[in-house]
Amino acid sequence: MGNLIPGPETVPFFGNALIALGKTPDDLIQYCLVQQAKYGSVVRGWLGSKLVIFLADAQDVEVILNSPIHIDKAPEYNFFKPWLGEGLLISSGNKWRSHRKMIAPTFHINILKSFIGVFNQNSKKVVEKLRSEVGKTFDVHDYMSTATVDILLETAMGITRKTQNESGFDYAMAVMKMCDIIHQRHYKFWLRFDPIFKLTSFFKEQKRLLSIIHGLTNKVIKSKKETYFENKSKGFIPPTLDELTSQTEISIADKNILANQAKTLSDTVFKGYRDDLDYNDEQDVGEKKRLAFLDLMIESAQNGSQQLTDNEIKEEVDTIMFEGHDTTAAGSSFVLCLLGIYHDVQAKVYNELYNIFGDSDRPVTFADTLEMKYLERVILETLRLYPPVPAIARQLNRDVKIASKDYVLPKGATVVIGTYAIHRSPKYYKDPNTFNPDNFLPENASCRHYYSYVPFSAGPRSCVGRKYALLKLKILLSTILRSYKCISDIPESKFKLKGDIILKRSDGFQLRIVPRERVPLKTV
Ligand code: HEM
Repeated sequence: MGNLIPGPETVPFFGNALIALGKTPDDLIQYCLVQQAKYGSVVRGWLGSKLVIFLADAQDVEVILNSPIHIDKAPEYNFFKPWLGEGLLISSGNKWRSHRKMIAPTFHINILKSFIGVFNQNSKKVVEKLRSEVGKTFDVHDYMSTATVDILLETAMGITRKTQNESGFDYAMAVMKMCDIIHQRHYKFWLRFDPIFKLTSFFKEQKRLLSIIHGLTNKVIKSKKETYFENKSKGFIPPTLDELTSQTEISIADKNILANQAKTLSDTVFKGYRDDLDYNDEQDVGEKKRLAFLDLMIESAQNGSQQLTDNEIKEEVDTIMFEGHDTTAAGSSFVLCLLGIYHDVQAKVYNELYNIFGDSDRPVTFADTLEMKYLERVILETLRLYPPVPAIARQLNRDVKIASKDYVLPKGATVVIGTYAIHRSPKYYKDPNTFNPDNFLPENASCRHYYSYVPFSAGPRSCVGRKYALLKLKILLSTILRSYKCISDIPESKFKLKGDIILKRSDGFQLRIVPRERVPLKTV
């Protein structure tokens, strides 16, 4: 069945596996795109006897992602196990289902509103830190990854800044290097075998990196548990959402915006995903007690019906820390670099911000984020051209007939959803390689197939952090752009993309900034 699907020529025993020899991850991305152009939106490859099928048609992507059946991750995700264990990203079956049901509501829109104060404070901190870079060329990703780690620690993990005694920088760097090792294991077939991998220097390096990564997450859980037991001994009950929101600087106006009124452009773009995030939001708070992520994990371990083990908490903390920071660090860095190239787009973003804030330095409210319509289009367009997760993979547990062509994908195959390729397909986007935020004008977005835009995946296993990410990105980016003008001397055509687990630039995210004069700008 696999051989009925078109794909590059194979050699005996190895299939197409030898293609990886001597190629860097950057070469491989290019190679895959060329094969996709040559063979179409359904392409097969053989890694020895293992069949891998690449999909880049929205109709086929919907068949896989929207199904409650094809939700198991491909065996390639097992390389994450020493790091993430059986956390939400990797787990399957009942474990995945019950943990998803528990974790997704911890990103309810009303919980997110309670994070706005922290998003603001950390964004201001970035603006302060960036002051030392004025006039120089520097890698903005370093700042974005430290900020996104700090923000996660303070929001989802509920670790106050006083308790955070070191920067997230070492953690973020270790994550980046870990992803590189895992990615090399994906395409260098000899590294797939544990006995061979363990003989290489990669294994030793992996051990060192995991001690940094797990060092931070263990510390986070320990500190949170200590607080929990200390509070419990004093008879302190974890705060309800109402208490949580009243402790933070959430404005009355923000409090009064109900979940179902808080519709943004993205909510329309992602409406067709049919995932649980909108459903959760529509179950409005009332008197219901809602807890942020780690509070809920610890509370459930002590009192919940599920009795989470310490190891399960650790797996989920490692998963959220990874998924929640590296993706948004890459996304925000791409936005700033693109705005540094397209000055007219940057001017439009700034004018929108000027209309909302004037020349004031006040923090962003939730209501303000609903007004940032152009910035939102810029973010969505950036995630189209540079999706932080450029591909995702599922394991087929039964044969699947796809929609675009007359092929049956056989049980046992790995299906790779080529997000990067779909997002740049001329079938869905006019001038697909051109940065054009108007691709997300409601009238343009509404004519496209929902699954032609899947930066957060879609369906039952979509990203639980989608709304968190978009809200955080708006606050972080708007705060930076109100203070600095961004300039990038490297045009998009010279970006060297690194086809890693998380899409980055191997040439770094080089940027220059100049302090902004807070006056409206002329646009074309
Ligand atoms: C721009 C930012 C982000 C992007 C582009 C993104 C993208 C994705 C994608 C494509 C997946 C599916 C991965 C797969 O199937 O292999 C995913 C899953 C996931 N994401 Fe995100 N993500 C972002 C931010 C976040 C944030 C901020 C969090 C948490 C705070 C988060 C937590 C998760 C989790 C836990 C999963 C696994 C969900 C499951 O399998 O049920 N992500 N994300």
